[in-house]
Amino acid sequence: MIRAESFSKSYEKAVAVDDLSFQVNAGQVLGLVGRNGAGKTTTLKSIAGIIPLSAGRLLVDDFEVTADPIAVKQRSAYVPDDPHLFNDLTVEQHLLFTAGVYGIENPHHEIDRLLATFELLDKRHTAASGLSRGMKQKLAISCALLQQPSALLLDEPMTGLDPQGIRNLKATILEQAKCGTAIIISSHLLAMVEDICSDVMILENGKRKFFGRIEELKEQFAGDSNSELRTLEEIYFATMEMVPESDEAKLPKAEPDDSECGERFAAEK
Ligand SMILES: Nc1ncnc2c1ncn2[C@@H]1O[C@H](COP(=O)(O)OP(=O)(O)OP(=O)(O)O)[C@@H](O)[C@H]1O
Repeated sequence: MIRAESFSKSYEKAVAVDDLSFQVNAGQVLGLVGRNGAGKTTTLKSIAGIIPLSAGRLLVDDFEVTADPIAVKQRSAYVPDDPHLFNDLTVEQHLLFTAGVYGIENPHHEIDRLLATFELLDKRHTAASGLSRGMKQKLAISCALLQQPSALLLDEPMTGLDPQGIRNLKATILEQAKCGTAIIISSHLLAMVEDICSDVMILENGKRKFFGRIEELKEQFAGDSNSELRTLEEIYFATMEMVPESDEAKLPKAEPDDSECGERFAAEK
């Protein structure tokens, strides 16, 4: 279980996350979405205890991150969008090192399973410096899963993965949730969020714009005049009001033939 109670985080003078509260229960998969700079990475790093919070409380399995940082770190796994690996360690050494740090007994079977799932079996003895971008991502995710965390925090996890890797990761996330892990995935890929997340939180300027079941969000929109809005992507743009009406009025409303394209087309004819 992951819980945020009036959580805020400021960097020097800028407020990155402002009075955020939410809970992700065991087995739930929360999609964390919002514009660049909305506060998604800050939220994930704060839950994992990587950066200190400014106010409020963040808990993993009832352990509070400021009061009990080690207990929280033992129970949570954070995978950043730019994996930090040890260049000189091989794929297998990364996994064995992770198993040692987190006290995972007899990890060999699970390591083999993860290497097979993420198509890294033939890279077992390759140093991290010799892996492609996507392979590094797969290795970082494998290390996180090997920890058997209660809270799995994935920041843009599909970045760099090939189609098979994406399919395997989606299946793995759903399996992990079934086993009782509380999962948060920060992503801009709304179709993927819609596909595998049970819940969604839309952040804007560090504040919660929506938090709840994806089905609830859809019902909410289907119930009003915007009944055309069917997908999470359509609902997201409607929610975010990407072009406020006042700005829309300022946009040039050229007739097709007056437009630059129209002129060029006419000249070419
Ligand atoms: N180390 C830092 N020092 C100062 N400000 C920071 C730092 N990290 C993030 N910020 C600021 O905090 C805010 C939230 O950033 P954050 O990285 O959490 O956003 P995000 O939603 O993850 O964005 P993106 O979608 O681009 O990854 C932004 O305004 C950003 O400029």
